[in-house]
Amino acid sequence: MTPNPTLLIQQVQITLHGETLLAIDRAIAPGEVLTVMGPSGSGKSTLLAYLAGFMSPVFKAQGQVFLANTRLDTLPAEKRGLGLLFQDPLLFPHLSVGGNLRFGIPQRTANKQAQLAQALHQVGLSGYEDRDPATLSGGQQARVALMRLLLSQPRAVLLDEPFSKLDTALRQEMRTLVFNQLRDAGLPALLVTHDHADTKAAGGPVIELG
Ligand SMILES: Nc1ncnc2c1ncn2[C@@H]1O[C@H](COP(=O)(O)OP(=O)(O)OP(=O)(O)O)[C@@H](O)[C@H]1O
Repeated sequence: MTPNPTLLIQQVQITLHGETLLAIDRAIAPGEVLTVMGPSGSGKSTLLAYLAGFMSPVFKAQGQVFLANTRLDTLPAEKRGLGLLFQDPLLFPHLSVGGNLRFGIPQRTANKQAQLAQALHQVGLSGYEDRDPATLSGGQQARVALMRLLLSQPRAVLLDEPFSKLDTALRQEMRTLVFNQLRDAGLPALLVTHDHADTKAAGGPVIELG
């Protein structure tokens, strides 16, 4: 198996109307979560959009991003191999839980059904395969979104305030689940958040923008 790559953000500088919005030069090791904090408007969402490949053309970027030997910043979004987790689970409403999970599994994968069953079991949702996502609680939907992300076999993960819409009790449970899963999968991850409890749970280095 190919070893997991480091996500290398090399001397990246993003400007808006000729002014520097942010500058970042960091390596994120496999299994590490780099947390990015900063006030509103400091460029957190822009940084995620830049890494994911859908930054608005009003911004200009310099620098390079690598995953192992692959240069990412020149690839189209769908070829970057990144997994994204947002505030909302963004499950497909017209697909069952199983359909949502199957959507994440690459074509080439053998034993898709076994992987799906294992994913559901891992997050305590065995028996939920045929359920309509709208009939699940917010926490259950968040767990399906996490497993869909992991089943898609990303090479690195971007997290945009993924716990902010969950209620307090559930939030801590999801933090533990998400960060344990990312660590076990050995994926480099970048987390954008306003919440210091997220940062603490992520357990990795922190940078402040702005
Ligand atoms: N499409 C756009 N066109 C012009 N300016 C934009 C655009 N999108 C964002 N901006 C500006 O770029 C700056 C950075 O915005 P960004 O959304 O990245 O900040 P943020 O740190 O994610 O903020 P928040 O915490 O409020 O989500 C802000 O000044 C914002 O007004």
